[in-house]
Formats: sequence, C-alpha cells, structure tokens
Amino acid sequence: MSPSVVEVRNLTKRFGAFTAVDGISFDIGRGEILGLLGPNGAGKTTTFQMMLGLVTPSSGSIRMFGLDLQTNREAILQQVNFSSTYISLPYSLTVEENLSVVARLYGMSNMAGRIDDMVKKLEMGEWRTKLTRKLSSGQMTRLTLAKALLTEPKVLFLDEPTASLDPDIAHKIRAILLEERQATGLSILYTSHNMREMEEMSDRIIFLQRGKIVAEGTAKDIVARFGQADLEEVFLKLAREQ
Ligand SMILES: Nc1ncnc2c1ncn2[C@@H]1O[C@H](COP(=O)(O)OP(=O)(O)OP(=O)(O)O)[C@@H](O)[C@H]1O
Repeated sequence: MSPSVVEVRNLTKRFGAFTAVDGISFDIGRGEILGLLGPNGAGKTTTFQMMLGLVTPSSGSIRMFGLDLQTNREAILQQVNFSSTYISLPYSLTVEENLSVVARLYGMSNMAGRIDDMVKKLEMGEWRTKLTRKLSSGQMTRLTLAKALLTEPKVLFLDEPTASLDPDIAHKIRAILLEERQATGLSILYTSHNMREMEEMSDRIIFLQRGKIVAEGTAKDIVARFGQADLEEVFLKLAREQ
C-alpha cells in the first residue's frame, strides 16, 4: 500500500459513561478511499468530528501527514476538507459568495479560476448566483461538495456525499471524486448508506458496530468472510446483531 497519510491509533470517545468510539485504529494511504460503514449510532460522525478536531478524543491519537492532530491542528486542517449533508453554509450568501469565503479562509491563490472550475464540474452554473437558502437539498449537497474540493485538499472526509442526489448527478459526483483521486492522490474517508456505492467507491472498508471495528478489508473480502451474497447482506446481519 502507498504510505499512510492518516494514522489513527486506539481512538476512543466517551460521553460520560457511554463509549461512542471504542479504541479504533486504521490507516489511509495516499490516494486511497476508505469506506466507513456502520448502522445508525455506530460512531461514524463522532469519528469524523475527532478527525476534524471538532471533538476531543478521550484517548488515542490521530496523525496526518506524519503530524499529530492535537499539536498541529492548523497545519493539518489547511490540507483537509469535509462535506456532509449536515453542515450548513451561510444562507444569506449566494452560492459563489459562499465558495469565495471558503477560498479566502484557506488563503487560496487563483480563487476565481478554481471557483469557475468547481461550478463547471459540479454543474452549478445555472444557480451560482442564487441565495443558498433557496437551494434544493440536492443543490445544497453539491455546494458542500464544491466547498470541500475547492481548497484542493489532500485528505477529504465525506459523510454521505451523495445523499439526496438523483442517480444521474450521484453518478457524476462519484466520477468526479475518482478523477480527483487519480489526478491529485487525494485520500478519502467515505460514508454512505448506499451499499452498492460503498462497493464501487471504497478500496477498503471498515465496519463499525457500537464504536468498535468488527470487520475490515476489501468489500469482496468482507462479503466472503461473512458468507453473504453482498455487502448489503453483511450490513443487515451486523446491524441486526446490534
Ligand atoms: N455529544 C454527545 N453526547 C452524548 N452522546 C453522543 C454525543 N454525540 C454522539 N453521541 C452518541 O454516540 C453514538 C454514536 O453517534 P454517531 O453520531 O457518531 O453515530 P453515527 O454512526 O454517525 O450514526 P448515524 O448513521 O445515525 O449518523 C450515538 O449513540 C450517539 O447518541
């Protein structure tokens, strides 16, 4: 495997007496797409929040680009971005104003060119001057993805990036992500509740259950190990155990 860009060791998050993430360890290689799978409440979002420095781990460590996140937060996060259906961008700004704020926050050069590029790639041209509050949920998803790719991250965290997209645009988004990975060596941690998408996108998958990793490997390995027909069947088996 290519050298690890992300190294997570024994990561744990407790909320009072409840352990949401329980001693997980994983690596993500350069240009690798790692799928994070698990039923509702398994600890995926909490893991993302720790990776973004938004939630402090109870114990364990997160290293990116060879640096510890706790002591090198700013340098690391400059090279990282995130997209989720749960984030909200300022509603009173237009689509392109929102992108421009993000580009400025990251101190990007060639801001206008990169924004045009994203608008074109994600087919946002018709509504680039629309107020964010007036976007449909699918348009909002595309805007948050554009925001995430705009800053040319080396590591991207994607929490259900194709939720609320129609099949055509979801297909295009997957193609764009694979292209970016090919062109730039982008590493991605990815969640989706669409098992076919997980199989298509992920080089490897880790399966979380009650905060613990219960399976790890390629989709094919995991399906074979659990003796099921496909990833969806594995998911149902593990989720029902929870
Ligand atoms: N701030 C908090 N305080 C207490 N418990 C929390 C807090 N945040 C998350 N939890 C709990 O931690 C567990 C893991 O939640 P998390 O949101 O990480 O799961 P998830 O895998 O992302 O689920 P989903 O698929 O529903 O988004 C849940 O039981 C949740 O209730």
